[in-house]
Parts: sequence; C-alpha cells; structure tokens
Amino acid sequence: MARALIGVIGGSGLYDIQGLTEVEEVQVDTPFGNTSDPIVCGKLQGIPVAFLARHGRGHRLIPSQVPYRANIHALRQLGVRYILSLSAVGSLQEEVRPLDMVIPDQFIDMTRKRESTFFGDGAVAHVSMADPVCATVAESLARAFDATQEGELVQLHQGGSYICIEGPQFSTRAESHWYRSMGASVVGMTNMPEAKLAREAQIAYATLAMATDYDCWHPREEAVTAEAAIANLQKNAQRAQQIAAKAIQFLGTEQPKSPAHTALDSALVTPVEAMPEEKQVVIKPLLAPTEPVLEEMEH
Ligand SMILES: CSC[C@H]1O[C@H](OP(=O)(O)O)[C@H](O)[C@@H]1O
Ligand SMILES: Nc1ncnc2[nH]cnc12
Repeated sequence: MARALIGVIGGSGLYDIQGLTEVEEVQVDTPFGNTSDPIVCGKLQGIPVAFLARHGRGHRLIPSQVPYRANIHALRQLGVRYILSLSAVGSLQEEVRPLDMVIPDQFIDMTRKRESTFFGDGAVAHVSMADPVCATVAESLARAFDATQEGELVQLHQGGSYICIEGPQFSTRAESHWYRSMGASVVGMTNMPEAKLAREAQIAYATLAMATDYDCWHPREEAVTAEAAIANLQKNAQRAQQIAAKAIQFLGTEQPKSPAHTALDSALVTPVEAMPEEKQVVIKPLLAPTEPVLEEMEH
C-alpha cells in the first residue's frame, strides 16, 4: 500500500493538491467504511503526501456526513504523522477580515450528531485535548505563510478558537453573538471531531483556516451565504496551495516530534490484549509505530 508522511485534508473549494508526482489513488479499507473520497497519494518535492477531499470531489457530503473516523483511520494506516487541515471559516472578530487566514490553537466542539472517538465497545482511552493543535505543525503553516507572501493584504492571525457547529445551516444571529461572547475567533462545521480523532490516532494536526465572511453578527455586513463564502474561498485557493506545499516541505525535511505522536501513552486505560478482538482491529493501527516510513524516506 502507498505510504505517506503528511496528510492534507482539503475542505470547501480545495478538492485537489497541485504538483503531486507519482500519483496513485487508493481506497483504504477501514473498520468504518469508505473515506470521503479515494485518497490521492503522491510525492511533493520527494515527500510522500496523502490528499483527501473532506467533502469528496464534487462536494457531496454535508459536514455531519463526512466519515471522520474512516478518514483519520485511513490516513493513519497510510503512515501519516502530520495532518494539514484546510478549511473555510466565518470570522467572529472584526480584525479577522474576510480573505484573512487564521491558524487556530483551540477548538470548541458544538457538534451533536457525530461519532467522535475510536474507543468504546471494550476499549477505553482518554486522550488530552488541552492543546488540540500541534504547535509545531501550526508553526510550519505560519512559516509557510510568511515564505509565500507577495505583498498582498491578506493577514495571518496566529492562535484563536475555532468553534465547530453541526451545520449544515449557518448560525442564527443570536448564536453568532453567543459564539463571539465566548471569545471564539472563527466558526466552521468540520474540524471537530476531526481534530479529536487525529489526536486519538496520534497524528499531529493543525488547521489553516480561511475567513470567507463575517458570519451574521456584523452590523454592516451581509449575513453569510454559501455562494459568497465559496467565492471568497476561491480567491484564496491558490495561496492555500502554496502555503500547504511549503509547510509540507518544512515538515517533510524537519520531521519534528510532536506530543501528539505519543498521545496514547498516557491515555490508554484498557490493555490491548484485554480488548475484544474486533476492537483490536480498530485500535492496533493507531498504536503502530510510524518510524518505518521515515526510514524508507532516508534511503
Ligand atoms: C461552503 S461554506 C461552509 C462549509 O465550508 C467549511 O467546510 P471546510 O471546513 O471543509 O472547508 C464549513 O465548515 C462548512 O462545511
Ligand atoms: N459563517 C460560517 N459558519 C460556518 N461555517 C463556515 N464556513 C465558512 N463560513 C462559515
């Protein structure tokens, strides 16, 4: 099976990754069925990458229907140690203007209808979500933003909370004001439980969030529509590709250690041998060492 070091999950408006060579599409078998779309594996500047369109190519899946567990399990099976998530978001703060980019360092999970763990059914673990974003992956995105800047007005905001709603409807005005009162920076519909599952899979995760609108709280701006959000996202799509490529280069050459890589060391309560056999099939791949991928790359 193709192996990858870095996974890129492309959100709204980002259905492929440019510049991949040695491309191979794979349908990974998972205990949770199919991924959102076949995973596109290939190399970017010699670094093995796996790209997954979160909503499928053609944007067929609403946020509640994205098979988050299948997606993360499949990426882990491919050997992925770092995930770059690319996402459209609404801005909840005046200074985060539409077209600006944000690298959140926190998430608030307001989703209600999603399977959000690999555990249960005879296997118990409690991973820490105190710092849900890998600081090193976030840093690689920030460095990539700086390295690809061409004097444009797009600003990067480092840090801030991404509040994840169930969707697919956008928020009511009352909700939007409420999220602002919580101090959240941006609102989206997909990064939870994705980030939780990445942590359970011991994958370092960070998001490049692209502000497309002011949601519906702003006194002088129109309430968001999907049409307007996607139009603004498309203005940033090329830049997002450049940032992702550069971050992949940094991560691929530096291969930093992340606390996420050992998240289960202090979290696993049930010994693997005590788990029911069908559960071991789910959990063992999350515990498997990823080092062989790195060794292969060095030769
Ligand atoms: C079309 S705007 C709303 C849509 O875009 C975001 O998705 P993603 O994070 O995959 O870019 C947002 O969460 C909604 O699903
Ligand atoms: N205002 C908004 N709310 C939720 N998800 C979004 N994605 C882009 N804009 C959004």
